[in-house]
This record gives sequence, structure tokens and C-alpha cells, in this order.
Amino acid sequence: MAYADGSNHPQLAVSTQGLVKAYGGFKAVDGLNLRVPAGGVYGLLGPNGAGKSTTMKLLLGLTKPTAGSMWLLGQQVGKKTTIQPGRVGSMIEGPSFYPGLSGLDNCRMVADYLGLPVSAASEVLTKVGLRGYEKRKASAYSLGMKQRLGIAMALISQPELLLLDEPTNGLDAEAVVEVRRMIMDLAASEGVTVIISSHILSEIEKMAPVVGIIADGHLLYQGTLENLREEGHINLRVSDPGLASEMLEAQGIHPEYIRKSATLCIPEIPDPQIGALVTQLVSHGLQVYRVASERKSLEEAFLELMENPQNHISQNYVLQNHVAQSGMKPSGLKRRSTR
Ligand SMILES: Nc1ncnc2c1ncn2[C@@H]1O[C@H](COP(=O)(O)OP(=O)(O)OP(=O)(O)O)[C@@H](O)[C@H]1O
Repeated sequence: MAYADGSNHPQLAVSTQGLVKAYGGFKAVDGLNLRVPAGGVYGLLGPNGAGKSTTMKLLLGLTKPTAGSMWLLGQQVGKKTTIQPGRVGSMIEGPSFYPGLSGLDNCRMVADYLGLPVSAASEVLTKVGLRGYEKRKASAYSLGMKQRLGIAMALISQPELLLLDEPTNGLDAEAVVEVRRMIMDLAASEGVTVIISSHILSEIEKMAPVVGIIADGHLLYQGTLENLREEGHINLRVSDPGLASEMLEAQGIHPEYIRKSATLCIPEIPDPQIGALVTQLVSHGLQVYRVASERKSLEEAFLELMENPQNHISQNYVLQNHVAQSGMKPSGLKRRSTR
């Protein structure tokens, strides 16, 4: 069943509506409306203590929500209904295995529990690049190998959805690249939806085109990282910013005056319009010193979001299609520059 708000839309592998997890009076997760597109990698990004692990535990049924609804792979999950074992794989708060057993025996144990053939164990170890190390005790694995083993155990049932909490945590640069490549391959070649959490923007940026950014249990932004950066703006330095401001306002362009650099900041407009504007300013006796297009770096946009979350909207790009089809009006504020 598809819901009016798109919560169980077929394009979504995971969605939540008003998801809350409270510990006493403290809300670790506070009203999350996640929209995770099916297929591909979705990044759950946020600082330490933001609520990333708690969100993953809620999705996996490892902890009970205080309020809200969740849908995974087209099925509503909750207190009474859980998803069929094996459809979702996970690695939460680091890999978990028996250190005294070999990698192979650890995987065999999971295969046995899930009723899978034992051959699944060696196949999955090959997939994660542990071939040749199957018989070594897991306690003797390097950190990167342990991480791979954790991912192998999550993958053994060939899940449609994979939840990985900080999968590259503690790995050296080479292992980070390898694990990252493996995750992206899984999504690209096997159509698995992967949700990865991280507090490192550059890490998420390399893997996940779509992100949910959370802080203090709130979803501050959801959509593509590309759209998190504003479209850009134009900085205008003129001899009389006051007069220029009035002229711009008269044309419906609302400039922002940046005192420090004595510039007027206006939204990006097409070249012919900026050309006409400069001509007009000059014809009114103003000198135009500088016209410069600028775009924030992703890091600047992210930091700004953390500092001024109220200036951004949570952007549900999958939902927008659905909304367009259903004739609903998408709610949202206009994004403003914050200076
Ligand atoms: N069982 C619990 N009891 C009380 N508070 C908890 C519990 N589990 C988590 N919290 C609190 O909820 C908040 C979110 O924790 P969570 O582990 O989800 O954050 P996170 O984003 O995964 O952080 P990190 O990146 O540091 O792992 C934190 O303030 C944490 O202390």
C-alpha cells in the first residue's frame, strides 16, 4: 500500500515517519522522516552522538521506537512485525564475531543459523576479499580483515538491504579505499541498498550520492550532496551599494549587503540579465568594481547547515516525483543565504 506521504513508495527501500527513540526524558532520535531510495548507497551523516547508531538499531528492531512508523523493503515493521531474517544484513557498532573461530567457521555459523548451505560461507569470504585467509582465527585478523569479516557475515544471506555503521572506522588509508570500493560495488553490481553511517563528510561524499544529515536526533537535510551546496550567488562590488540596492530591489532582486567585504550578494542570474544590470548601474553613474560568481564548497555548506539548520529544507527528491504524480504540494521553505 502506498501512503499519501510516500512512506511506502516502491522507490523507497526504507522510510520512517516521525520516528522517535527516547531514553527517559532524552530523545536520541527525534521525529525522523527518512526516505532511502531503493538501490545505491545512502549516507547517514552526523557528528558523534547525533543518533546514527540508534536509528540503525531502530530499523533493525534491536531497540523499540518510542513513537513513529517504519517501512523496510515495502513492509511496515514495528512491535509485532519484523522483516524476514536474511532480507536485511547489518554491522552495527563494529564487527561482531567469535575471535577464537576462523573466519570461515564464523560465516558457517551464520549460514547454519539462517538455514543456508555451508558453501555460502566460503563464497561470501571470497566476495569480501578474504580468500586465502578463511582458516585463520578471526582474532589474528588485521582491523581491515575484521571489518571485512563483519561485512561478510552481514552479506551471507544476500540481503536486499545492508546497514553498515561506520564501516571504515579505524581502518588505514588502504583498507578504507578497499572497503569503500567493496560497498560501492555491492550497490552497483548487485542492486543492494546500502545505508552507511559516518561522522566524516569526505567519507560519505565518496560513497553516497544521497544523504540524510542528522544532529541531536533531528534530520537536518535529506537529498543529494550536490543540492546541499547552494546553487551559487553573485557578489557585486559597486561605488554606491545603497543606490545599487534600491535599483536591484526595484527589479525584484533582493540583495544582501556584506559589510566586511562591502559587497552586495544576489542570487545567481543568467548572463544576459547580469549584463543588463551592469549597464543599468553604469548608466546611473555607478562604478562597477567587481562581479563574481561564487559557490560554497561542500564542507562550507555542511558546516553552515550544522550552525543554521533552520535555513535549510529537508529535501526528499524521490518523494518529489511521487508528490508531483499525486498532485500533493511539497512543503518547504525557500533556501536563503546566511550571512
Ligand atoms: N541505551 C542508551 N541509554 C541512554 N542514552 C543512550 C543510549 N544509547 C544511546 N544513547 C544516547 O543517544 C545519543 C545518540 O547516540 P548514538 O549512538 O545513536 O549516536 P551516533 O550518532 O551513532 O554517535 P557516534 O558517531 O559517536 O557513534 C547519544 O547522546 C547517546 O549517549
